[in-house]
Amino acid sequence: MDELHDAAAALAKARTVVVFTGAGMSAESGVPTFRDALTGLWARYDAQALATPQAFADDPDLVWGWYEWRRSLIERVHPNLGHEAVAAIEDRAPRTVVVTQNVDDLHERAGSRAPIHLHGSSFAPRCAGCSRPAPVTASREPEEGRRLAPPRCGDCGGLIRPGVVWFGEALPGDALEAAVQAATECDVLLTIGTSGLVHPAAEIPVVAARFGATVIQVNPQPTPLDEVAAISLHGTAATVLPALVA
Ligand SMILES: CC(C)NC(=O)[C@H](Cc1c[nH]c2ccccc12)NC(=O)[C@H](CCCC/N=C(/NCCC(=O)O)S[C@H]1O[C@H](COP(=O)(O)OP(=O)(O)OC[C@H]2O[C@@H](n3cnc4c(N)ncnc43)[C@H](O)[C@@H]2O)[C@@H](O)[C@H]1O)NC(=O)OCc1ccccc1
Ligand SMILES: [Zn+2]
Repeated sequence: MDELHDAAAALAKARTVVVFTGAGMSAESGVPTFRDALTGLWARYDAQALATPQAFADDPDLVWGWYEWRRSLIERVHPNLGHEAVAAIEDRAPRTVVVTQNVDDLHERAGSRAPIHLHGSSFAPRCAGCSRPAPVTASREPEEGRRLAPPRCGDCGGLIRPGVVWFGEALPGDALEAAVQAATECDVLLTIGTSGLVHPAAEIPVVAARFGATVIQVNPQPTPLDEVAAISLHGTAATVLPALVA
């Protein structure tokens, strides 16, 4: 497949690389994606009923229980060969910035230095009232779909919420700014395992292309990002990425 060869050549000579990842990056580790037909979280749960401030206001135990179930799942799985290849790219290219939409910590566990989490993390709970960071307690491994009362804030008594960005909430300004900055400066942007449907994150590869970067997509399926990808490698993260850095 000469596309793989062309992609490897572009990556090898790049000075600044952005690696932009979505749920597909962690799929082969056993973390469900969102939109995949049967296995995707949104195929089994209603995003509006679980990943919005209104959902948490209406039923905090349902939402907290769901995020604690997802956190316990993440704690039980491991980074895959794709995550390890991303960490290898960081060691090779003079400057690499990892930008992820994922709330898991698999990039960090694979050795990535400081991935930018555009949509927050499952390991950064805070008070919904005063925003004071809350301690990350050992997960009580709730069964799937079970309600769990959120802990209370030690300062104001408010409910503790997951440290993720819900639909309708603004992304962390510093993270978004750093991601856009890196996209305007990179030679190569790798977009891996994202459907490119959630905004403003999905604009990052578009910005990179607009500033002249070579966009390389890794995804078994076509996505709207096909438009800006110079090379689309139709395979999985854990199979294509090791071949790309071999
Ligand atoms: C759904 C979409 C239409 N809606 C949005 O984008 C909304 C609204 C919106 C804003 N601007 C717009 C412009 C146009 C249209 C809509 C909007 N955006 C927002 O609400 C954002 C916030 C969005 C963030 C939401 N939070 C998440 N996550 C954290 C929580 C949680 O995780 O529970 S989004 C969540 O879903 C997204 C899922 O997308 P993907 O990661 O791409 O995953 P998906 O399952 O879709 O696809 C997986 C892909 O992988 C591939 N794949 C599968 N297996 C593999 C494999 N093995 N290897 C490789 N690839 C693989 C598949 O083929 C597939 O293509 C991720 O971003 C993930 O983080 N906030 C905001 O706009 O605030 C305003 C504002 C501004 C200022 C002040 C106040 C308010
Ligand atoms: Zn508080």
